[in-house]
Amino acid sequence: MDIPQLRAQLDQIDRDLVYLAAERQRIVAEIGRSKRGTGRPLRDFKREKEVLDNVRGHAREAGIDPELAAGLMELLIGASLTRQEQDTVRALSQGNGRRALVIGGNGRMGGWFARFLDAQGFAVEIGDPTGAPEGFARRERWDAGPLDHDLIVVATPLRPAARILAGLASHRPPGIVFDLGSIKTPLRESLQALQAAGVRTTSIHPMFGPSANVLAGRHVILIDTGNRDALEAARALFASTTAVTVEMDLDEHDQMIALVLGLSHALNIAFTAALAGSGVAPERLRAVSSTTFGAQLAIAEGVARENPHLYFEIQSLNAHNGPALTALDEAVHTLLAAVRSGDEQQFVDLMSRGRDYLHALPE
Ligand SMILES: O=C(O)C(=O)C[C@]1(C(=O)O)C=C[C@@H](O)C=C1
Repeated sequence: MDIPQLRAQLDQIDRDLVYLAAERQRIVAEIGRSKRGTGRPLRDFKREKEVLDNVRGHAREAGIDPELAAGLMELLIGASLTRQEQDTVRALSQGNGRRALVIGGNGRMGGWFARFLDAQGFAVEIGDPTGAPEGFARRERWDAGPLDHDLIVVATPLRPAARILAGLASHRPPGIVFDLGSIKTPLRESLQALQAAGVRTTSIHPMFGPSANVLAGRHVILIDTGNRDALEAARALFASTTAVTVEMDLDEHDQMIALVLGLSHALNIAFTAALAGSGVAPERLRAVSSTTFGAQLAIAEGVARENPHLYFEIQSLNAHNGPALTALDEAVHTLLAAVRSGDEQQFVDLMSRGRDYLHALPE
């Protein structure tokens, strides 16, 4: 057989694969409907493991790499979760005609939240001087009209968010109010003012970016600012998704975020800056990429694409960032000192400290 004939065979196989994937998606949607009917959670980790183990077994029988089969299945399971979650959010339609105002809804995360609420049946209005995502009603100023919505979400950068939350405290809206800020300390006073004004207030932090279309394995932090009903109402918005909600107080949030966002961003920003200063073109580096470098570069590329102003806020407005960045600075200096002085033991100790720390974590 010549190459065109072989390629024609491949074309047929690829078509079959796509149709089989579509058939799988159809069955998955049916499973999703059934789970909704019986109140079972969408995600079933045990079943996912079974599916992956099964295909690894088939791959071994068929003489192909089990990880190729497992990789394909992981993509398909991801697509299943997206499909089931989107169907469920629509079907359970939390909104039922309730109204929401998303202040800063023309921003990337604000737009994500507006669409998320819209999918749940909320009538969403955007309060944003810069515009609104297509199809949404908009007011230019957030306070240029009644504030009688069931839900008001503040999705602006942190400094305006503190001002707007304080402004909302003086308007005393009847609905539930929460922000989506990445750092909470700068919002503390305004959140307290809302609480003192009797506004049903909470504060949340979705631990994902605006490109997330499936919330499987994602976390949403909920912060109790003194009103359990408001917190539970915010939690209920995620009940039809596969996101996991985690509760903590305001201080703990910022302490954790100093490590989870602050430290990991700083490391990646420094990594990319060091590469940029190396004089070696990225294509050249990609061409000799190792496993670690490839994985690290993929993360650094994601960080480099993010909004630098938001990332500056995450670094500069969190009072807890100092110790995390100092520890990073010290670790780099220890590493440098060990390498420059040829002190192997110091280097080994540094690595061992990290390994012992990670291994002490529960599985
Ligand atoms: O078997 C199920 O319960 C499904 O919903 C299907 C499926 C899959 O794609 O195989 C998807 C999500 C679950 O977490 C487990 C498995």
